[in-house]
Amino acid sequence: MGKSILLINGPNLNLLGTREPHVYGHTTLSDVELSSCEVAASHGAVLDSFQSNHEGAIVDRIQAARGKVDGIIINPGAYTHTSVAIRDALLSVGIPFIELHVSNVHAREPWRHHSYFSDKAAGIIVGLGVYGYKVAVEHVCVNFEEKEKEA
Ligand SMILES: O=C(O)[C@]1(O)C=C(c2cccc(Sc3ccccc3)c2)[C@@H](O)[C@H](O)C1
Repeated sequence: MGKSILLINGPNLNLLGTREPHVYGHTTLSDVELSSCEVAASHGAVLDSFQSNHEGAIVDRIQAARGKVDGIIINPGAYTHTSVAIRDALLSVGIPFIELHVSNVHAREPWRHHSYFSDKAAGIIVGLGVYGYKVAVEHVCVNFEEKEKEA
């Protein structure tokens, strides 16, 4: 069957590539999602993408992945620094996840240096631009365990 991966992008990342290219680059989120899908497929895995500007919708999508997904790659955007709810959802479903940030949050404003996710992440990719998504997908494909899926 192959591994199943869920890629989640948080608020404002639907605008990726359209503004502040000096920080986030020119690649659009659609480009990122398509290339991530292609990288997963090259490893015999399937990747589903989800983007929302709404915290509860992200929580709902994580809950829906329980028993169906081997790994989550999440760029929580601004929710990185605020969302206990998304942290709790990730912990409640017991799916290992990679936390990803396009920018180097540790070289930006001090309030971006704290994440509600990092201490529980299987890995953290920061500051590699959108290339980080390729690295994350490759890592999940090669290193995460494939689980028995719920019907
Ligand atoms: O670097 C990231 O990927 C990050 O997760 C992404 C963020 C972010 C914030 C606002 C907008 C965007 S994407 C964007 C950037 C410029 C214009 C439009 C959208 C990302 C930040 O909130 C986080 O602190 C860092």
